[in-house]
Amino acid sequence: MSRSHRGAIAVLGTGMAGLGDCQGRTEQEIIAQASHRAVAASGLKMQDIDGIITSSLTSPWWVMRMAEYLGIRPRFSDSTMFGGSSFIADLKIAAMAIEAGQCDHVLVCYGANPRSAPSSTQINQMRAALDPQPYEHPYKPFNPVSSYALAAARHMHQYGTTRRQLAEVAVAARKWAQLNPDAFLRTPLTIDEVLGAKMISDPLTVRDCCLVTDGAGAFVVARADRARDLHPRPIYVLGTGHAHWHRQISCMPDVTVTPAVDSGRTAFAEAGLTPADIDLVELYDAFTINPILFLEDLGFCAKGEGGAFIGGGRIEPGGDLPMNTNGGGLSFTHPGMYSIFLVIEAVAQLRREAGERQVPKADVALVHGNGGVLSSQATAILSHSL
Ligand SMILES: CC(=O)SCCNC(=O)CCNC(=O)[C@H](O)C(C)(C)COP(=O)(O)OP(=O)(O)OC[C@H]1O[C@@H](n2cnc3c(N)ncnc32)[C@H](O)[C@@H]1OP(=O)(O)O
Repeated sequence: MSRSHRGAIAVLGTGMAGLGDCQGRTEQEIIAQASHRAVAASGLKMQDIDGIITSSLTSPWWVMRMAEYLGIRPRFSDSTMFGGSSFIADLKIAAMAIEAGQCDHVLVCYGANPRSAPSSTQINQMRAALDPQPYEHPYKPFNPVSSYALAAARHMHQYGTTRRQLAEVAVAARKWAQLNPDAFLRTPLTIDEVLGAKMISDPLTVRDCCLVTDGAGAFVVARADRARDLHPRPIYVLGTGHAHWHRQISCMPDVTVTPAVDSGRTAFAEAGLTPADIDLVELYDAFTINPILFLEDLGFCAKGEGGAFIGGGRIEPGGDLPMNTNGGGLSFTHPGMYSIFLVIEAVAQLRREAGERQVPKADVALVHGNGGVLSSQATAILSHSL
């Protein structure tokens, strides 16, 4: 029987920096800026940080570099790499470390500058740095896009999902982005524009794919029972779950069913909640097929019904299930790995600090991160109340 961490930790301050194009600044600099903002917003000083969790697509030494750069001597550090889901999976790691008495204040931070880095092809360098994928490499796929395109094509074949339904995810994200002054792309977007955009990997056009931008994010977590002494509105972590079943898409048992089935079940069980209790969702939208798969696998609708479920404006501003309320990886920002921004946006919504895009009922939020090629899935349920 595993020990529950329900409500054990709370998110205090959050910070972002270098969103979009951070020309002239390194990734280390923008991560440090986001971290200083998060620590200050937590009512702490950088020297109070005794735990750090971070990882990078470009350097295995990242946690040591960042701790050195921030001038801290952590008692607890972790840099486990789960790809894009890492910073939601990190909530469980932080809860375990804090509950075990290893540290009191954990800084989780990430950033990258693939857009403005001197080498404009940093994203391709990231691709090249990925571990070898022996069953796929000989066919020279354009990964990760091609892997997600395979999942989308299979979902369309098996369940009748349409390209218009995929496009609805991108259009909804853009409607949210139009309400977010920090979003990278804010011009209006139509279904036809998504369908008519440059094809990248059939059936995904460039508008079905997340952005390649700069950006950094950070948040601080602490023991829930001390959180109110530090921050007037701590956001409690009610449940977390993490699962991975495969690394490369050719080893995924069924490309329409993701390990979110397991991560979601674990997170909901720990929180003692069901999808009906969730007011808003922040789901890692690396590609438009992702949220459709995740809504199904997390239990918001039946397998195969995700395309219809997101229709009728349900996930848009004013809809029943607000989704990716900052504009998501499709329109807000996406510096290589994205899940840190899912947590930051959920916290803003739960604190009613989301400005024009604030959703009316924001008591319980679900955040869901995705890493690799639907490989690593991490779910967390957050609330302003225990
Ligand atoms: C868990 C996760 O987060 S997975 C997601 C990780 N993030 C990503 O995969 C980013 C996804 N988005 C992208 O890669 C980009 O936005 C793209 C490729 C979809 C479009 O980018 P654009 O800048 O509009 O297109 P552009 O035509 O300039 O291509 C950019 C690069 O991709 C290459 N490329 C684009 N399409 C293809 C293709 N179909 N096949 C092979 N290479 C391609 C181009 O050759 C170019 O390479 P270069 O930088 O070495 O010259």
